[in-house]
Amino acid sequence: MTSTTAPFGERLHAAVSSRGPMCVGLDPHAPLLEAWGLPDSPQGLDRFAGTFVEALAGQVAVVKPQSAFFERHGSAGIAVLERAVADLRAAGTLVLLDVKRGDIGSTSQAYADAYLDQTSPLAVDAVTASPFLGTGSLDPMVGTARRHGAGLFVLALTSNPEAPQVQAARTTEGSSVAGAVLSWLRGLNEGSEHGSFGAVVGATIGDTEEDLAIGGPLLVPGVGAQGGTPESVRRTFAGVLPRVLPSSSREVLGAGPGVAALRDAAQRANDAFVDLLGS
Ligand SMILES: O=C(O)c1cc(=O)[nH]c(=O)n1[C@@H]1O[C@H](COP(=O)(O)O)[C@@H](O)[C@H]1O
Repeated sequence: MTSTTAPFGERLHAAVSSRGPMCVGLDPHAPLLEAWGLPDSPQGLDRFAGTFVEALAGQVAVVKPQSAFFERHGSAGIAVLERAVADLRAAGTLVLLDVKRGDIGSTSQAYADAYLDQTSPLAVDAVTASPFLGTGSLDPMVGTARRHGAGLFVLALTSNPEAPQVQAARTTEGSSVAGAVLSWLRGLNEGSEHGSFGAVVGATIGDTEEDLAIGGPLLVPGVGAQGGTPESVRRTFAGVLPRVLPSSSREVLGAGPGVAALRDAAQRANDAFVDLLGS
């Protein structure tokens, strides 16, 4: 089935233009459930997700549920995720599901069917994907995303300290692994003003010699709990700031469980980046 929805990159651009760039992560860690006075169970998870939806649906441009925190509760956790995704999307907030999928082509197609085909029960606007089986292994996800107006965010320069071991390694063509991923994305976005194929580049990576101008969005996690700040983002992403989607989970979620406090924390985080990206 082919969608008549506008391409993800255009929908993202419109959402960020009206609500600001902040992507708020929905990461219901066990310690956060406890801090919110909730049990570490599907019931606790359901209340956590319900509060998140009440506070942020229709308020921020993009949210990023981390699938692992739902998967650890089994099928009941996935049911909570499905409901939260549907409620957030119904309110006009884009959902980027953090699943970091990637496999041989035939299995990549099944992941694409699960998340990017808009007839799927777990359809979202975009997913995170891992390119380490080779960028071409993600082609089925690219094709399905194009047909359904969905997007991909592919790991390039991640925020964790172990990342350079693989991402800074040299390919047989001489570029770094990260550089090869970025240049593949640039090719996918060619011809679109607001490409739908993004890269994941951490807020904590410091200076980089890689060319971050890929013609598509840059998901920038690591803001807050991992030490990334508006200032570090300004330095690392100079020249591509309008493409940046800063992402923060624990720092914002720590303001809960009050709905108003959670909404305020997201708004404050967003405001810091609206100023930065607008300057
Ligand atoms: O793909 C991601 O979102 C991601 C990539 C990366 O390089 N670093 C990173 O922290 N993430 C995710 O971003 C979120 C960060 O959460 P906080 O550190 O609590 O803001 C987690 O869900 C991570 O899985």
